[in-house]
This record gives sequence, C-alpha cells and structure tokens, in this order.
Amino acid sequence: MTDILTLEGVEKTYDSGFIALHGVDLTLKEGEILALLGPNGAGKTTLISCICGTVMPTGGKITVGGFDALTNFRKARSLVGLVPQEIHLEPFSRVWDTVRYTRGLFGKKHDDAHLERVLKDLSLWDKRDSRVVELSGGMKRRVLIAKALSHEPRILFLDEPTAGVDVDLRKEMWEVVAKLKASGVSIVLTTHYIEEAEAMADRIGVINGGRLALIEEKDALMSRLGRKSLKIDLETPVDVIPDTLSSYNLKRADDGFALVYEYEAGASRTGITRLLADLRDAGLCMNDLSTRQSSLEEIFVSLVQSEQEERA
Ligand SMILES: Nc1ncnc2c1ncn2[C@@H]1O[C@H](COP(=O)(O)OP(=O)(O)OP(=O)(O)O)[C@@H](O)[C@H]1O
Repeated sequence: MTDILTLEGVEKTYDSGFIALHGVDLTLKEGEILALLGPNGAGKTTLISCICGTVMPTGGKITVGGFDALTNFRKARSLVGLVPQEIHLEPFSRVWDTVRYTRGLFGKKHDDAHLERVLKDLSLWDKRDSRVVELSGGMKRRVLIAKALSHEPRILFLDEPTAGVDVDLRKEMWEVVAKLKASGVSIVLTTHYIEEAEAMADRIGVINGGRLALIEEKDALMSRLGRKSLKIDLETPVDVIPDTLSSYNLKRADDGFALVYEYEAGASRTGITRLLADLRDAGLCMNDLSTRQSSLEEIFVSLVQSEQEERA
C-alpha cells in the first residue's frame, strides 16, 4: 500500500510560546483507518489542523498524496476532507444545497451523480430536501461527513465523530466509517472513546504532550502490551494465599472465593499449567476458571501514565 500522507518532524509553537507539537513523524497508508488517542490537550486537534491547513505548522514537512501541504496547498487540501468536532451548519439550508455548495468551495465542477452517491451511502438521500434544522443530531453529523466528502477527498479526518452521542448513534457512525473505508477512503479519527478505536482502527497512534508516543498495528499492540487474567473460583474461600503460591503474585477476589492470576497476552509460556498443579498441591479446590483480556483502554491508561512518570 502506498502512503497517502507523510509527516516529517511537524512542529507547532503557538504565538503564546506554547509548544503543542514537538516534531511529529507519521505516515498513513491508503485505505487504512488510524485512530489517534491522547488525553485532553495532547495535540490531536492541532495535528489535524496542521494537515488540513487551518493551523500553520512552525516546522517540519507535510505531504498529502505527493503534494507539499505548504507550497502546494490547494492541491494538498483538495485531497483532504475534515469533519470537525463542532456541528456548524446553516440551520435553514437544505441538505442537498449545503453539500453542493461545499463542493463548489473547492473549485470542483458540479457532479450531482457523485453527491447522490455520497448522500445514498450516508442514508441521507431521503433527507436531501429537508432543512438542516429539521434533522436529528445523528443526521446532522452525517451531513457534516457528506460535506467533507463532497469534493472527493482521499483522506477523511474525523475529529471526535461521536463526542456526546448516545450508544446507538455511536454504533451507527461506526458502520458509516466502515462503509467509507470499504469505498477506499483513508481515515484518521481522534477519539476519547477507546472502545471506538478498538472497534474500528487498523492502527493506533497515541499522542501525549505533543509527541507521538506510539504508533502500531492495533492487533500487534494489543497482543504486545495486553495482559490477560485468569480467575480461579474456589470451592471454599481462602483468608491467606499459601506461601507456596507466592511467586504467582495472585490477588484475592470475591472475599477469598476467587484468586486472580495475571500474565502477558502474547507470552508463549503463561505458567498456567504449573499454577493449577501448585493450587492442587496446596489443597485448594477449583469450581470454575475464566480468562479476560485487558482492553485497549487499560493499555492506553498505563502507557500514558508511564510516559508521564518518565518525563516527571
Ligand atoms: N491557539 C492556541 N494558542 C495557544 N495554545 C493553544 C492554541 N490552541 C491550542 N492550544 C494548546 O495546545 C495544546 C493542544 O491542544 P489541542 O486542541 O491540539 O489538544 P487535543 O489533543 O485536541 O485536546 P482535546 O482532546 O481536549 O480536544 C493544549 O494545551 C491547548 O491549550
């Protein structure tokens, strides 16, 4: 897959002197979904704004589809669609008119067949003559996406696409994004909902303090940093974990009715077989066993914490 977007050492120092980006390197492959995670103020919106040309970087180089975002701004910008966090729409304009108008802003020739496809893909076709004010929140977000796709961009930036929307609508948006990916659009998405990144992204980037702390395939990240836990339900509760089991660092749960053992998700030797034998030797009888994999959220929290501790 070719790279549709390249960032080399992108820096941003705001006029206040605050350094929001400290030399970010990043590439996006064609047709992939990259989720950018990071705590509040990490620099996600600044990064997207630099790529989309609404914030001027103070250093580094950004290339979109081979065009330099500074020296060939119009060409580079025409390949990018931005769905902002806030819903800014003209309330009394009709869906069709507002989407068509946005295409015109990019200097593209009319192509009503393309706009029809976009509206149909977003299940907005039946609403094309509705005024924005008459639409539900979810439909308004779809109109934002339709506007961002009106000029046929190759990368779509979704800044917090589901902030403040209910669970059903969030799932609906995920379906919309999956459809977009299938149509060949590359997607960069920022989100605070880590389950969203887990559900949709091919790769995960973590921004912290203006630095790209990590970028990796989601599955590899989850198996590399993910931990699993084995819960052992006991027939009779234990007050104290026997000394012979001390090397397993077991935790007592459910008032002593269960013991929990943690191990690395990707490990070839988990130690479970030995643990079960040692439990039997210690005279503990098991009722049940269950395992659980740590979520991306737990991985993210521990990553950000250890980064902050390193810098402190
Ligand atoms: N115009 C500006 N002038 C000075 N500082 C700014 C400006 N815009 C943003 N910042 C600062 O830059 C940092 C990064 O902000 P940014 O909005 O990019 O973060 P974010 O990761 O998108 O945060 P959130 O998740 O809260 O949306 C923050 O500390 C913010 O206060």
